[in-house]
Amino acid sequence: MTETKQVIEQTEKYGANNYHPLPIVVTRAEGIWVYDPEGNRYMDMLSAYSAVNQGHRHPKIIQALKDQADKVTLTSRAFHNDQLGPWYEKVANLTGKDMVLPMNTGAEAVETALKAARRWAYDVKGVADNQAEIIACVGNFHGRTMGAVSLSSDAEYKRGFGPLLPGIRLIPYGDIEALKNAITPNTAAFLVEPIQGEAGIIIPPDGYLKEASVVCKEQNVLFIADEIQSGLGRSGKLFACDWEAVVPDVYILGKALGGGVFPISCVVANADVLGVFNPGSHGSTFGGNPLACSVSMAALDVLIEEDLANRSFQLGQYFMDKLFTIQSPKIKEIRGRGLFVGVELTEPARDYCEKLKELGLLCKETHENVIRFAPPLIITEAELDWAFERIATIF
Ligand SMILES: Cc1ncc(COP(=O)(O)O)c(CNc2cccc(C(=O)O)c2)c1O
Repeated sequence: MTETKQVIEQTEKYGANNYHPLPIVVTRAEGIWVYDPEGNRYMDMLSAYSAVNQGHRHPKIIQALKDQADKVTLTSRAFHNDQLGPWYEKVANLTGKDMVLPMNTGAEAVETALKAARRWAYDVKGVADNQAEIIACVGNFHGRTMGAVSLSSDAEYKRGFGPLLPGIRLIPYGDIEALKNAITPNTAAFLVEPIQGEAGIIIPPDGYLKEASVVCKEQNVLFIADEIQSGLGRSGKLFACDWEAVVPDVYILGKALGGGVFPISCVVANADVLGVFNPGSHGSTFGGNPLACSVSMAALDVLIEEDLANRSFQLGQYFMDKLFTIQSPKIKEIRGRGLFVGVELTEPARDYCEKLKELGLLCKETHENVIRFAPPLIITEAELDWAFERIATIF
């Protein structure tokens, strides 16, 4: 029996069955490539759902991890550490905001943003206690914690987890009139992915984000952009909101914020929003730990120094132009921004992902019929050609 089979058997024996992974074991990774125990090489076209934008084990990020690991890794927030301040400044400068709250996972940052929005509604907007409402979009994915799944329109994400969070209104994604009609005097915030990832790389109509931000401004509603998957270069801009020159009231960041090396997430806003938190009102044991902050600073340096957002823009266009040449009745639509590409099929995409795996290309279906291609942003044209040959083969 191969080591791959042994590992999968062991995983299936003890692990909760909350995932349906492809039958491949990754034992080593470098750049855009991952390797299985038998030495087979695969191109990673998923990037851990855009947490590995900088490529697997980027040397500069790994070095930051090693250097910091030899100094101090965790202090708790009972004390200061020497990495948090510089990290705060880097994130504040990157986003143009003046306050940052560090967490660890994307969902934790989403929960933090929901708490900030509700408290802002009561303390700043003057909404009556316990009446604050959050507007979110059908098809959203904001994480797996109770607040995040309460926002979801997907029954399976919520089944058996009730009672869920009250005060949530769902509207169709991309529909500005629906947003206008959903806003009430009790609305705290509109939470939106500038590009919906898990829904299948859904790009909103041109001007939607801009119009939504204007409506929110007019109605004194916080515009919160969940850029956990779409942000940090993935869409071909630093933030997907940049495609419409929209600066949200609140950014939620995660995934590639840690360069695929260490979990770190955050909520970024101005003091009028994040100032609602006072000591004892929110926190996290690992939030803002020096190891995460050191790794994240290196991850952000790589993002900027290697101009990864622009690479994503240029190479995304190059890749999609090649994909558009594929003539297949199985392909319903090809869409994307930068190296955030979805190929919607007329049938379930799982088999196509399995076939691509056999050809050495790793990707994952999302929402049944969509294959998501989201390679690390360090990929080259030649490597995209390699991927294209295999994609063309299966169609
Ligand atoms: C837009 C968005 N917001 C929030 C989250 C939650 O982040 P965390 O997973 O770090 O809590 C995501 C995560 N995105 C995502 C995509 C696909 C699978 C999975 C998975 O939970 O295995 C997660 C995301 O894509």
